[in-house]
Amino acid sequence: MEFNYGKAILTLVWLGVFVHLFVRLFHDLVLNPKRLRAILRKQGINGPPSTFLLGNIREIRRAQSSTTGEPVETHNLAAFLFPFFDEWRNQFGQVFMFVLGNIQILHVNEPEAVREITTCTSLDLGKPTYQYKERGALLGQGILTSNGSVWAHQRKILAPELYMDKVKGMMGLISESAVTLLESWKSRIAKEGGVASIKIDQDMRSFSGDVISRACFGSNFTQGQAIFFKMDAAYEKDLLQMVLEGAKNSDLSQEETDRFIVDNCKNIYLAGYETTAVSTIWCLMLLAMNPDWQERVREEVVDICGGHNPNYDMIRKMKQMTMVINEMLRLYPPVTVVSREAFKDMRFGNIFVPKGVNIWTNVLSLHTDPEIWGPDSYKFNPDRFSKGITGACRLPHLYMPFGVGPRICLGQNLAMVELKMLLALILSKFSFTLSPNYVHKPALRLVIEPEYGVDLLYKRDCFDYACAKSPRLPSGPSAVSVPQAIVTPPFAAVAINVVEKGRREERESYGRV
Ligand code: HEM
Repeated sequence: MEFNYGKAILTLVWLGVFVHLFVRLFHDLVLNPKRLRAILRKQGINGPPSTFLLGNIREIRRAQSSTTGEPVETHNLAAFLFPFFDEWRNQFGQVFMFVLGNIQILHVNEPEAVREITTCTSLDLGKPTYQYKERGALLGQGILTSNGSVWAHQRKILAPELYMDKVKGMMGLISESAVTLLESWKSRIAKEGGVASIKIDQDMRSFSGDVISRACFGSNFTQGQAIFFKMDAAYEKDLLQMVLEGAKNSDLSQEETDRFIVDNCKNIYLAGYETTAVSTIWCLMLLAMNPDWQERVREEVVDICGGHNPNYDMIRKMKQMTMVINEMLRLYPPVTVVSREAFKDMRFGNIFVPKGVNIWTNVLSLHTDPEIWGPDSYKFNPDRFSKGITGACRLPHLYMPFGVGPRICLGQNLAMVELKMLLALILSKFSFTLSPNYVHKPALRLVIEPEYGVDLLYKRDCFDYACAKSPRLPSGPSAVSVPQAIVTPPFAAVAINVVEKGRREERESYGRV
């Protein structure tokens, strides 16, 4: 019988590949996790026992499903959405470890360590690799999930476009989008005889999507779509154009340039769309639940605006409004956990974090901890912010709805202006209460959102001077609805469609931490 060398070599190659894969898997799934846990345990950091492959996923699911049946009575969302964290914190303290699959996570809510982690500027601490792996198809290599010099380059290009000076220039667009929405509610209320029950969720999402696509990607629409090819034009640049220039000025191939542009449009849209939409939804729900605060903020708006659409100076003066928004962001922060990964061995205070460990700071429980906020920490009480954030709690650096440090939210100015503008216009035109259909059940998806939506009963009232004289808003051409397909330039439109589709799929499949 002749020896078949070809077959033997092939078998050896396959055997080599198999052994290599086996060793790699054994290292990733067994040896490395064990080593990381041993290093943490040596420092006195403990956590629940975990199982092979799943880690603590089963316990988390079990704890979550045991709380999902009942509507929530209070604003203590941490106990409802993260019951397992409460249990582990009671058992192991503010710093403990747990495992998701083979990802080793260090939960850190100890105030000094949180300060060091959130303000760490080293590029060796970044967004967890699993986020890029999970959401790569949706987000590509944009600013949200990228790290190192790629992230730094994107941040440098994008950040100045969302400074307050630029946001001031977006106010006209924001009020146009708000007025369009209010006009549609006005006709609904008229049609339904003076009071209409409106499920606000979709409307808030349309508003937020409209603002972001127009404010960030469409301010040059009037100059025509030629902006995509005329990079050196002298007119005012918008964020999309800065992304285009950023791509052009870096050493990228044509394919990489296209990817850079589309990825960053998707990232900005995703980061700003859902977060702002749910913030307006929760604000309106809280104002409907607390008619005294609805009245207080309305009085302030009417006093300051005197019947005009708010401008920047007016918005800046709205103190009661700011207090309500701060309190909403404390109790219902859209981003519940700030997560990082150590890309090399690092130290934060007394904690040594080995390379590969993920660090989670649990924003939701920091925002409601009675030790930090006092005995009424689960109550809606905007008055606590009457002397600003520093006056509201013992450790102000632990209030972080927009994150802290080098990766702090780029869009916080835009988000605050958007929220204030929309709320001010709604409050000056309508009064509203919770509909009897409303069930209070916050759910954790990409952000915290109301499981069954928010139904409000709206009544059109004329609270402002202009309204008393004329039933129309004093707003020139702004009431004209501008279809999104027209105002959104092609690159952004592609990005938005991809994000919308991905978001729908993710919302359907979500139900986990
Ligand atoms: C109420 C609304 C919003 C909330 C609560 C919010 C919250 C956050 C938080 C907590 C982070 C930091 C996450 C971390 O440290 O890991 C973040 C990052 C970011 N946000 Fe927002 N955001 C909001 C609106 C917006 C808007 C309107 C935009 C854009 C127009 C935006 C763009 C971004 C971007 C680009 C980042 C990534 C920054 C980086 O990694 O360097 N956000 N946001």
